[in-house]
Amino acid sequence: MQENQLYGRVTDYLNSLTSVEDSDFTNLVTGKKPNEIVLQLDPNQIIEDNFLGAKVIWQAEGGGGGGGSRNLVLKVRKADKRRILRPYLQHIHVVADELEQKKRELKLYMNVDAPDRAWKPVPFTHPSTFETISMESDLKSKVKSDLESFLKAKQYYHRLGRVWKRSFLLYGPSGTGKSSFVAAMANFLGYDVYDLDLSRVKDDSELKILLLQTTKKSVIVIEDLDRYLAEKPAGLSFSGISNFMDGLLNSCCAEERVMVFTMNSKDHVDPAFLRPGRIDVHIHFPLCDFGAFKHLATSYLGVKEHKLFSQVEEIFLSGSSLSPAEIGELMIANRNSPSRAIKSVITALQTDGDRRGAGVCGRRVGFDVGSRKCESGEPGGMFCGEGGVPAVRDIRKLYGFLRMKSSRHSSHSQSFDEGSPHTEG
Ligand SMILES: Nc1ncnc2c1ncn2[C@@H]1O[C@H](COP(=O)(O)OP(=O)(O)OP(=O)(O)O)[C@@H](O)[C@H]1O
Ligand SMILES: [Mg+2]
Repeated sequence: MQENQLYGRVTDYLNSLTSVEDSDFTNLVTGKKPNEIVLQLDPNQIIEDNFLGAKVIWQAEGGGGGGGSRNLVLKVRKADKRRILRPYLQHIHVVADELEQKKRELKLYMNVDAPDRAWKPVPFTHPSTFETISMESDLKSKVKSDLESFLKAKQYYHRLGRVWKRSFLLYGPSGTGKSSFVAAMANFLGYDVYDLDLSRVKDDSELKILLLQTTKKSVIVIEDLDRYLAEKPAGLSFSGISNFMDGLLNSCCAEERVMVFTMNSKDHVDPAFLRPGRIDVHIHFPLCDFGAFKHLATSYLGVKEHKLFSQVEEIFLSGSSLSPAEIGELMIANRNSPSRAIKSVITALQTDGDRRGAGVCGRRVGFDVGSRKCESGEPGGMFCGEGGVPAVRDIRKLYGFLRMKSSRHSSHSQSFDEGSPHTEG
C-alpha cells in the first residue's frame, strides 16, 4: 500500500528524456501548472537511454485498467551492469531532484521593518520566463547556459575555496525589463527570491543577519542599488554592503545563491562595487532599437512585417527610441489594430522618443562576462551577436557591441560581461 518513491522518481526522470519525445507514441496529460502538458510513458512503451556509453532500455508494463503503468523494467547488458547500474541510479536521483526543484512552488521573501525585522514570504507567481522576455536570442542562450553551468559547478567552486554563488548586474533605463528578467531567472532556476530593500535595513549587523537567514537555492535581489548608494545612506557601510555582495558569511552554511543587482546606470557607482568577482556578469538592458521593436510587434501584435516598418526603422536610425515597456503598452492598448498600434509608436517616437536613443548604439548593447568567464573556460570580454537590420548591425559592429533583439519593457540589448566590467568600452 505504500508508494514506492523510486518509482515516482524514475517516472519523472523518464518523462523528461528527449527519447520520449522522439518515440512513435506517448501519452499527453495535463500538468500541475496552467497550460502545462506533460509527456507520459504509455504502458508497453519502450524507451532508450544512454549512460556512460552504455545503452539501457526501460519498459513500462501496464497495470490493468487504471491507465498509467505500474511497473518499470530496466534492461541493461550484462557486460555493462556492474559498471553502470549504481552510478546510473544515482544519476536518476540527481536529475529527479532537479526536476522536483523546478516543480515546487516558489516563494518571494521581502524584508520588513521593525518590530519583526525578518523576511516575510509570499507565493512567487511572476509569469515572466526567458521565452516571454524579448532579448537577443543569442544573449538569452548565453545567460541560460551560464546559469546551467553554475548549477553544475559545485565541486569546482569548492575546489577553489570560493563561495558557490554567481552575481549579475542588470543595468539600463527604466522599463527595459530588468525586474522581469530577475523573475525569469528565478523561474528558470526554480529558486526562491529574496528581494532586499536596503532602505529598511538599519545597520551592517542587521544586513548580515538577513543574509544568514536566506536559504540555499535562492536568488537574492537588490533593486536600484545605484539610487540607494547615491543617497549616501547612514546606516550601512561600504564594507557591510560589499561583504553582503560577496556572500562571505554564507561560505560556512549555505550555498547555491544567485545575486542580482539592478541599476539604471553604473556611471556613478564606485567601481569597487562592480569589480570582477563581486559582480560576475554585467547585462545591459538598452532602450529599443528597430530589431527589438520588430520582436515586440511579433509578440504583441502578431505582425512580422508591415508597410509602416520602414518608416519606423528610419526613426530609430535618426536616434529616437523608447523603452520596451513604453512600446509594449502602446501595442497592448491598440492590439486590435496593428496599423493603429504602429502609428501610435511612430508618434510616440517622434515626440517622447526624440534623441533618447542617440546613445543606444554608441553606448552599447551587450553582454559582457567579466573575469568569471575565465573560470568557466571562456575568455572574458564581450560577445557579439547579430542585429536585426543590416544598417543597425553595422553600427553595432562598429562599436563592438552586442544588441539584444527584442525587448518590451526591458528588453533590449544587454551586455553580458562576465568578469571584466570594462568590456563594454
Ligand atoms: N525585454 C522585454 N520583453 C518583454 N517585456 C518587457 C521587456 N522589458 C520590459 N517589458 C515589460 O515592461 C514592463 C516593465 O518591465 P520591468 O519592470 O521589468 O522593467 P525595469 O527595467 O525593471 O524597470 P525599472 O528600472 O523602472 O524598475 C513589464 O511589464 C514587462 O513585461
Ligand atoms: Mg525594475
